[in-house]
Formats: sequence, C-alpha cells, structure tokens
Amino acid sequence: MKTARLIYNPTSGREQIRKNLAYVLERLEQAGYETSTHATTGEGCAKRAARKAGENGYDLVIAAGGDGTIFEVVNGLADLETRPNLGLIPAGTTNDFARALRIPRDIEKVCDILCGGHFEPIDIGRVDDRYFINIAAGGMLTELTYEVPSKLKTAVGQLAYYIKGLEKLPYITPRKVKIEYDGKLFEGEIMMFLVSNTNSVGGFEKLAPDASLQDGMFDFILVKKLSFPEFLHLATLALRGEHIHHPKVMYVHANRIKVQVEGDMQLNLDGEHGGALPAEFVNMYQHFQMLTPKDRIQRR
Ligand SMILES: Nc1ncnc2c1ncn2[C@@H]1O[C@H](COP(=O)(O)OP(=O)(O)OP(=O)(O)O)[C@@H](O)[C@H]1O
Repeated sequence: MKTARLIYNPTSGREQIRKNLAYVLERLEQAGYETSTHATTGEGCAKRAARKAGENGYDLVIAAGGDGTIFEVVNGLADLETRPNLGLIPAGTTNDFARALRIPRDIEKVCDILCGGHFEPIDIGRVDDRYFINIAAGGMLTELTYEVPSKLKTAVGQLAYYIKGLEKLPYITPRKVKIEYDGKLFEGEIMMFLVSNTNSVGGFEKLAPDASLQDGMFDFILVKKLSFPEFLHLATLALRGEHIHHPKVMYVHANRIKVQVEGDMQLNLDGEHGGALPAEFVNMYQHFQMLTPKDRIQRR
C-alpha cells in the first residue's frame, strides 16, 4: 500500500479544512493510500513535519493550507536526496500556487486530483539554503503579504491586502540596484522586482503571463522608478497582463538572478519574510513531482 502524510494548517483561510478531513481520508484510502495526518501548531511546524515525512519514506506528502503552508512543506523536503511526491489542498486566503496549477478549492474536485494519479514535474526556486515555489520579491508593497494580520485575512479575505496597500502607498521610495541575470546586467533605480516561478502572483493571474512551472526558468519582472500616477496606471494594466509592455517595466526569462541593493531591501519568499538582500535566485529544474489536474494546459 502507498503511504501519504497530510500536513494541514487548521487556521488557514477561513478555517474550513478540519471539516473536510474525514472525507479526504476516505477518498485517499479508496485510492490505495494509507494516510496519516499532522495538524500544524505555528511557524516552522509544517516544515519540520514534512522533513520527517520525507525521511520516513512516505510516498506522498499533501500540504493543506495557504501558500505559507506549501512554502514550509517544500522547504522541509527540497534538499532531501529522495523526495516524496507532492499533493495540494488549497485552503488559504490567496492560494496563488494552487491557482497556477488550476487546482480548485472544491474539496471533491481536489480529491479527484489527489486520487487521479496524474503527476507533473515542477520547478522550484532556491535562494541560498531556502526554497520557494511561487515567487520571490523585493521592494514596493512586497512586504504586504506578511504584514497583513491573519485575523483580518480570515474576516475579509484578499481585500485585507488592498486595505493595507493603500495605507502604505505614500511612503514608497525607489532603490538603486545592480542585477545580474544569465550573464546580463541591469543597473538603476527600481520600485520593485519579482522573480516568479508561476503566472499567478498575489491574486493577479496575469502578473507573469508567460511563466511555466516546468521550463527551468523564472519570469523576472522589474519595475523601474516611476511616479505615483504612473504606478496606478501600471496596476490597472497588470490586471489585464498588459504591464509587461510598459516602458518602465523589464520582463525577461532567466535561470539565475543575482540582486544587490544600495541600502535596505527586504525579501519576500512565497508570501513570507525571507530576510534582507543581497540574494541569488536559482531555478531548480523539475525538482518535484506534483499531483495536478489531468486536463491542465501546459505552457511553453
Ligand atoms: N495552528 C496554527 N496557529 C496559528 N498559526 C499557524 C498554525 N499553523 C501554522 N500557522 C502559521 O500559518 C502560516 C501559514 O498560513 P497559510 O499560508 O497556510 O494560510 P493563510 O495565511 O490563511 O493563507 P495565504 O498564505 O494563502 O494568505 C504558517 O507559516 C505558520 O506560521
């Protein structure tokens, strides 16, 4: 019999996951998995539980929660020589990664995917000894994902990010950077940068419109210095995926990106605080096998 470890965050999103546990376990059993569960208790718990599951030889590790839970699970497993397959139950507020993989929130459909046996290889990103699955970002507004209080997210969902964002807009200033990417160089003042592994970031589905999870490349987006009205215009273009043609935006594909900054800039990794820059981002080609919908359209 195959073995699965279901690691879930009982506080994710609107706290639905616990109610669905019995159903999920029954479906996994029918699909031939002997499954055990682990409820996380706080920061770092999902990472430790995933690591242990990997070391104990589980065939499948399922992360149930928001992007933060998946981030921890991936970080617990990524540097193991033999890694279990990954499954995902989206139960967070934004669920960018699940959205990128076209994994719905409906629990029956999620179980169809978990039990369907359709695996796809996926890339992940590495920064020093840490990993990310969705996005690494620095600069303007990128700190929002970990500054928004969990209670506010539970109450109003994604709107919480926009409320906090408006509060911060007047305090934003550009930063001087030196960026090396696949042998090329950019030097100048920027508002923000995004190193994206998927096309779905912060609830914007078209922020990195060409991103593929299987090509060994990041979509690298850089927003150069701009005025407040220019920024607002850019934000509206971003909703339609048209920002990449804006003259103040640089959009390239790269496998390895090194960012150095003058002064302080904090790093955001998959929505969590990732320390301060400088940093080097490396794409780890098809590092995991992941359960995905059979009819998912593959890019590039
Ligand atoms: N039992 C718990 N009580 C409080 N916090 C927890 C618990 N278990 C995990 N956490 C914290 O929750 C964070 C991850 O939350 P998660 O991403 O799953 O949900 P979310 O914040 O609702 O969703 P999203 O990231 O999509 O906005 C973890 O990094 C961890 O610090």
